[in-house]
Amino acid sequence: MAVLTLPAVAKLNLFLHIIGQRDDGYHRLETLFQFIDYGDTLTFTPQPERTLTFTCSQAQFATADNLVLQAARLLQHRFPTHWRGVHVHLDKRLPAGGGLGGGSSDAATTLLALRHLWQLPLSTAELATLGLSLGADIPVFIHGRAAFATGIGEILTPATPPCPWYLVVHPGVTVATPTVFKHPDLPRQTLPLQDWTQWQWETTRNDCEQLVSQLHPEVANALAWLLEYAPPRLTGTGACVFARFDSEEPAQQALQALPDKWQGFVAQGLNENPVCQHLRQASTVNLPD
Ligand SMILES: C[C@@](CO)(OP(=O)(O)O)[C@H](O)COP(=O)(O)OP(=O)(O)OC[C@H]1O[C@@H](n2ccc(N)nc2=O)[C@H](O)[C@@H]1O
Ligand SMILES: Nc1ncnc2c1ncn2[C@@H]1O[C@H](COP(=O)(O)OP(=O)(O)O)[C@@H](O)[C@H]1O
Repeated sequence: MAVLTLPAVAKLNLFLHIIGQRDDGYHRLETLFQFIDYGDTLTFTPQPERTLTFTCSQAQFATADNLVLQAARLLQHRFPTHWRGVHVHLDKRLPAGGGLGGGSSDAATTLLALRHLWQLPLSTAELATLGLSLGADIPVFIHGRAAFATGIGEILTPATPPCPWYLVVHPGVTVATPTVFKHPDLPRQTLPLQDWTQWQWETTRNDCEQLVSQLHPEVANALAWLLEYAPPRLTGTGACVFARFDSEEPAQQALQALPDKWQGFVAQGLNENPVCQHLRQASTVNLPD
């Protein structure tokens, strides 16, 4: 089999409402996921020996608990006779703990790639359920469609929001998702939307934004800076914030003015995870739906 090079793009939460909490502590959400054309890249190189190895462009991610390795091991243990030797290399561009779902996307691309390479008899729904055991955001990347999500983010209804250009700003701090969800000041009682298909930017929000801005003043500063250009919002539990633009040029102009202390990039919204298209092209076998 040939070397497989695949994207692991980021997601944005266009809005994120917390509508309650389950008995196990997980929060019940209503959120709209959209992908953006910016992210990491994974390369899968088949090996003659039956070994599973992993490297990363950033040394701090080349650890045994990386989600890429966890995803691969999950399939290795589930299919002890199917798995074959592979070396996985992660070219990391997305900031960790940024609310961009980078780790989840890396794991989802790994699950999809290894299903393809090892020709595993797993449907996409089964693969998403396996992915859910590693992280609440993984199913949306596996199903590969922009989606309105309920439950803890795993009950997905495909959506086709507009695909504007985004300026995404990373304010240089890392937000740990569990810290936000454990915080007593997090609002947890937003009313469910009556009809999510009628969602509008103005009538939705990110329920984590105020708390994360208080915990991390640089997030508040980045939101205030973006507001000069377009209405900003936090993605996920942060730390990244973003604003929408009708075309690329004004987004790039705003990026030029970004203070040096922050990182940022411009990307377009996508309603399909590009890894799915890559795998359709690479596929010589029919995979189950
Ligand atoms: C809330 C979101 C929105 O996209 O935030 P980001 O992580 O993207 O910022 C995600 O669903 C996060 O998904 P993910 O980052 O995979 O979280 P997980 O590893 O499953 O959970 C980390 C911890 O967050 C808490 N958690 C997570 C999801 C959820 N709906 N309720 C929770 O209370 C739990 O305490 C859990 O132990
Ligand atoms: N491949 C990976 N990329 C990024 N983070 C990873 C990866 N594997 C494990 N992690 C861990 O997962 C955590 C969440 O990462 P990430 O998904 O990028 O952030 P977020 O959930 O805020 O979008 C990080 O703290 C990091 O230590």
